[in-house]
Amino acid sequence: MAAVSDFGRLNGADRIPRPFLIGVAGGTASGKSTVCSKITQLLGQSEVETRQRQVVIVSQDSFYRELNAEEKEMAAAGTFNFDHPSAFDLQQMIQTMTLVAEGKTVEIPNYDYILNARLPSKQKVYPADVVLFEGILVFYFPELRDMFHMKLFVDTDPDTRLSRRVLRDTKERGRDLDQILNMYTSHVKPAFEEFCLPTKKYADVIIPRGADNTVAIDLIVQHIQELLRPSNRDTTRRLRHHSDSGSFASRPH
Ligand SMILES: Nc1ncnc2c1ncn2[C@@H]1O[C@H](COP(=O)(O)OP(=O)(O)O)[C@@H](O)[C@H]1O
Ligand SMILES: O=c1ccn([C@@H]2O[C@H](COP(=O)(O)O)[C@@H](O)[C@H]2O)c(=O)[nH]1
Repeated sequence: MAAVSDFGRLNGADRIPRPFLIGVAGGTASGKSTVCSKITQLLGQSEVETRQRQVVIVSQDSFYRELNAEEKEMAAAGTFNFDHPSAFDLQQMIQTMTLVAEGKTVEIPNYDYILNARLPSKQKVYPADVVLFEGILVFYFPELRDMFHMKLFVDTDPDTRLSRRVLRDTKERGRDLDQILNMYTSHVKPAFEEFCLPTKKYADVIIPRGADNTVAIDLIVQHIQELLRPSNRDTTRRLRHHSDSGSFASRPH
């Protein structure tokens, strides 16, 4: 596993004014959140107090839009399509991520999968050096996709994903087996094939087997550490500038 190296020195005046944005896409239960947590942990950030974190994770699920009464009934019955791009509040997602990219503090909704709705409480995301934005459709919307300096696609076998989704959704998301399987065959799988899988081509790095792939995760962590090392700051700024103008894609080398 990668050593933490001098990543921890990035703070105060040394902090990069605009964060390095990493998009993490992949099918449901592919391990996107787990991969992000591992990256954060390897960068020595899991024990750091929220406000001081140099690496933060934002979930696209926070931007599921509010549903109308009819849609709420469908969601409760397990027939609403949460895997279609129209299930997200694109405008809010872009506005918020634009502010994050500018290094601003933002408030994002807390989403509840049991209520299929946002909670009244919000979570604050403080400026950080690295922001990981994970979700099934983070590469689908061009305005969002173009914001990322690095794009990762977590590629896990569909049978493994379905079995993990069954276990997770029965335990954590208040669903029964019938509903999970019906939702999967009617919406989740077709939408994955139509909207998520075709975005794999935009990835700079594809991570087969998700969080089990310690070699890939280790290489990604080393790449981030290298880009953010104080001695490489000028190069990183230049790369980010080119990336902003669309001429640079961060690839492992
Ligand atoms: N490598 C793994 N081995 C076993 N279980 C895993 C692994 N990666 C993820 N999981 C489990 O699978 C479920 C989905 O993982 P998660 O990271 O939340 O996926 P995603 O964010 O892509 O939906 C979670 O319950 C998680 O603990
Ligand atoms: O209220 C909801 C909202 C979404 N879902 C499902 O969640 C996944 C996306 O989250 P992952 O963590 O990437 O699995 C998506 O496939 C939706 O079907 C839900 O079940 N309920």
